[in-house]
Order: sequence, then C-alpha cells, then structure tokens
Amino acid sequence: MLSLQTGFYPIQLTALTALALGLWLLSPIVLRKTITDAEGNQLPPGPNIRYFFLRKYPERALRKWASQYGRLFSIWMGSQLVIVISDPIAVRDLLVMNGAVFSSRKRYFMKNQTILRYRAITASEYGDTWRQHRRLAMQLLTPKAIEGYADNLEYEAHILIRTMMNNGGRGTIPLNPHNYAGRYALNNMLYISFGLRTEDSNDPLVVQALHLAMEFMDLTGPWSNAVDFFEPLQWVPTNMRSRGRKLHADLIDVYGSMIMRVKAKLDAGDFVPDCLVKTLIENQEKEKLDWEDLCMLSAVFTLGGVHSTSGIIQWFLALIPSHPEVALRAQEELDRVVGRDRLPTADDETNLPYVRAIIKEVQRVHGNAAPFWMATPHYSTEDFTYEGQFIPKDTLVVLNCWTLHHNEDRYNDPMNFNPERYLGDELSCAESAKLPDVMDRDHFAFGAGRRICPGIHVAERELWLAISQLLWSFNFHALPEEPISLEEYEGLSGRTPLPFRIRFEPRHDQVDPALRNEKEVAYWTL
Ligand code: HEM
Repeated sequence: MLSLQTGFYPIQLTALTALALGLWLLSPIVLRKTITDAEGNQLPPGPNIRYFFLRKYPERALRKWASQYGRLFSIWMGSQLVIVISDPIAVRDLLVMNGAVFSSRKRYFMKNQTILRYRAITASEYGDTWRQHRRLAMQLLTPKAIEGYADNLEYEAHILIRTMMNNGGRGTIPLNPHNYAGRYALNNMLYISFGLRTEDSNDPLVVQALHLAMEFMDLTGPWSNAVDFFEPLQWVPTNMRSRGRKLHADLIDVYGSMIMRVKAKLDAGDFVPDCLVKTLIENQEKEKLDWEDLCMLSAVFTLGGVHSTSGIIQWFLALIPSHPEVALRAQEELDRVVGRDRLPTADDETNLPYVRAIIKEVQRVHGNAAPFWMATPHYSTEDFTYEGQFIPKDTLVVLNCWTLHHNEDRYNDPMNFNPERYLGDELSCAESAKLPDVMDRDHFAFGAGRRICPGIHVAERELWLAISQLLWSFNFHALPEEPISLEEYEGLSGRTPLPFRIRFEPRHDQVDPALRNEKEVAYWTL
C-alpha cells in the first residue's frame, strides 16, 4: 500500500530509513569532522571525505589539494587530522618559530611502537629522552666530528669509483648503481656507528644490515600506516604485525651482537675508533641508557642514513645521462679547478660552484621527503591558532616538500632539471636552513625546525664526495633499449628510482693512477 504522506511503499520507506541510518552511523568514519577553537576559528580547509591511505604517489594528491585549498590545508586520514604545509613562511612560523608546539612524533603503531619502541631519535616524542638521544648522536655528526673520519669518507668514495670502474668493465658492462651506492652509504654509516666497514656487497653483515633497513622501509610505508588511521586494525593479527615484531627482535639481535663485540674490544683494551657505539658504551651508566636504547640508537644511522643518501646518488645517476650538457659543464669546471691528476676532495667544494649546484638541484627535484610524508611528520602537542585557522593538539603536521620544491614563484620552470638556478648560492644546506629569510632557503629535503635531519652535515659531505668524484671519473651512457624513468619511483616509504642500468666509461687515463694514490685508513672488522 502506498503511503499517502510520503508517496513511498512501506518496504521502500524501511529501506530508505535503513540507508539513512547507515549513512548517519558511517558519517563519522567517512566524512570530514569540523572542529573550532573557543573563538570559533576553524580548521584549515580540505577535502570533505576521510582517507585511509593515499595512492602510490601521494605528492601528486598533496599538490592538487594545495592548489585547491591553499598553503595550509587539512585532511582527515581516518581518525587522524593532518595539516599539510605547502609554503615556506608557514613552515617557518609553525615548525621553526613554534617548535615547542610542533616537534613531537605520533605514536605510530608499526614504526614507533612495534619496531623502534619510541627510541632511535626519530620515534621519540618531543621531550627529555629525545633531547638526550639526539645530543649523544650529534657527538658524531657535527662538522668538527666529521673531520675526525673525513679520510674514511673519502676512502669509501674511492672504493665506489674503483668498483664501478672494474665491475663495469671500464664502460663496457652496464651496471645498476643500486648496490654500489647502497654499500657506499652503508659503509659510511657502519663506520660512524661501529668504526668498521665491509669489503664486499655480498658480505653477510652487509646483506643482513641492508635487509633490515629494507624491511624497515617496507613496513613503515603507506600501507602499514592505515593501521594508524583506523585503530581497530591494530588488533587484527596480520602478517605485517608479525613482521614488525620480528624486525624489532632482529634489530636487537644483530645490533646487540655488534655492540657486544665493540664492548669486548674496549674491555680488552684494544683500539676502537671514535664511533657512536663507543660513545654510548662509555656513557651508558652516566646517561642511564638501557639495552634497547643502545640497540636502537646504534641502528638509527643505518636505518635513516643509507637509503636516503644512496637514493640521491641514484637519482643523480638516473638524471645525468639525459643531461649531457650538465655533465660536460661540470667536467670542464673539474678539469679547470682540480685538474686530472687527482680526484676532487672536500677542500675543493667551495671552488666548484656548478658541481655543488647539481647536487642541490638533484635534491630539489627528487630528494623530497614526500613518500616519507606519513612516516616522519611532526606532531602538535598543544592547541594552536595560526592566522585564524585552528590546529588542535595531536595533529600530524606534514611538510609538503614536493609542492614546496615545485613552486613556480620560487623556482623558475620548476619541472625542469636546471642546476644553474643554484649558481650564486654559496651556502651548505645546513647553513641555508638557518637563513633568517626562509624564502632564501635552498630546499627542504632535510626537513625543518627542531627535528631537522641531524645527519645533514655528514649527508652533504657524502653526497659531495660521491657525486663530484663520479663526475670527475666517468662519462655516463644510458642504454637505448632500457629507458630510465624519471617520473616513477619505487615508492614504499623510501624514494629511489626504479631499477636501471647505465655504462660508466672512464673519462681519461688518469682515473686509474689517481685511484691508486688513495690514503690508507684504519678499520677493524667484526
Ligand atoms: C641525503 C640524505 C638524507 C636526507 C634527505 C634526510 C632527510 C631527513 C628528513 C626529511 C628527516 C625528518 C626531519 C623532520 O622531522 O623535520 C630526517 C630525520 C632524521 N635523519 Fe636524515 N636524511 C638524510 C641522511 C641522514 C643521515 C646520513 C643520518 C645519520 C647519520 C640521518 C639521520 C636522521 C635521524 C636520526 C633523523 C631523526 C631526527 C629527529 O627525529 O629528531 N639522516 N632526515
């Protein structure tokens, strides 16, 4: 029978009521929530529906929203409010000037609770433990400390060039640079952490350490984060959860046994170079560090400093074959300033502005933290109102690097790889990050504010040595039948190019003799 009042049959009415009730019940889960402060200031604008994850290349969605909603927008990732900053002034005002409010980390289920147990600096909430751990790590990462192991970094760069030259049959055998760049960065981190290095990339230690670092990347990527945005998922016993627990146990096992070996050497009065683990062991009692603190801190350089640095080197190598004019100009500069009898060193850096500019440009174009966007955002610890927009306590704050790095107002023709834009910029990235006018900062690849990457100085030195020496040594040839994608990337929480191969042809006859002149450096092995 048709209802006279509504014009619907009762069965239709029941279905519609059920649908409306269902939508009403679902709305808190799928629709945006509005929150205001006491003065009625609203959240920054943003999409009307909630998301649980973003697709593979999240920087594209972030850029679209930034152009639609402006320099500060908000999105709901499930139950978590996220504020996205796409403008340098807002970066300065929030992350730098109000660092006391915007410097914590969310208690991510997978990364921070399960794997790192709130340790390893990056997972610590803002407070005394974070300050203490960062201070201890910084003892190995200041420009002065780096001078203590500068020869080792240089030696590793020589090894990088030499193995690429030999394994690449002097330009006849194409190489995928992934393992070479990975071993270079890994050996540097092993040295700073433990005072040791590995001889070849099949060494079980390298394989294990790289495997753990890769597993860490896999598990802390966008998929694992869905667990953080819809908490009930945390109670589901998934394969990911078991892998996270196993990774924690493996980190304790692998790094714990390495710490024990350093300790045995120290106890026996043997020589151990200055390194993070030596500092931690010597200060363990005074600083009241427990065993998990020691293991997680000794793992952090390897987890944070390998894929990041080697990723930039790989992007450089992916880009350079299609920009022969850039390579040629850099090589003219190197021939003029350094000559062909020796490889460039750290001391040459100030005299090679074009090579420096190339490195900054690679970082601008590809070294952005976009895929890290869900893993390293800051977290607010107080309610805050910024220019009439409300940012509640417990909000994730994301630095929208890709959009910042491709802003037409700051970078002319931003999609184009053009190192020339950085000519005249004589500052290191670390110095540039401290400029009083944030609009003059080179790029934001190392983050901003109190949590800015503490490895910035050593990362810059590593990038300098590897890239300047690669340019000095080789001509780079792509393989016509294997085009290199500069758009796509591997896309977990790290950002490395898809696998590619190129040929490394020695530029001149002096490469071999120059490599033979390398300084001897002291290492110990496990
Ligand atoms: C090109 C190489 C690198 C890049 C692009 C990079 C980038 C970053 C970024 C974007 C952050 C987050 C900053 C923030 O929260 O605002 C970070 C944090 C961190 N990085 Fe790096 N990084 C690099 C190399 C390194 C190296 C070599 C090390 C170790 C020696 C390192 C250790 C760390 C640590 C421990 C943190 C956590 C800091 C904290 O939460 O207080 N990074 N890095």
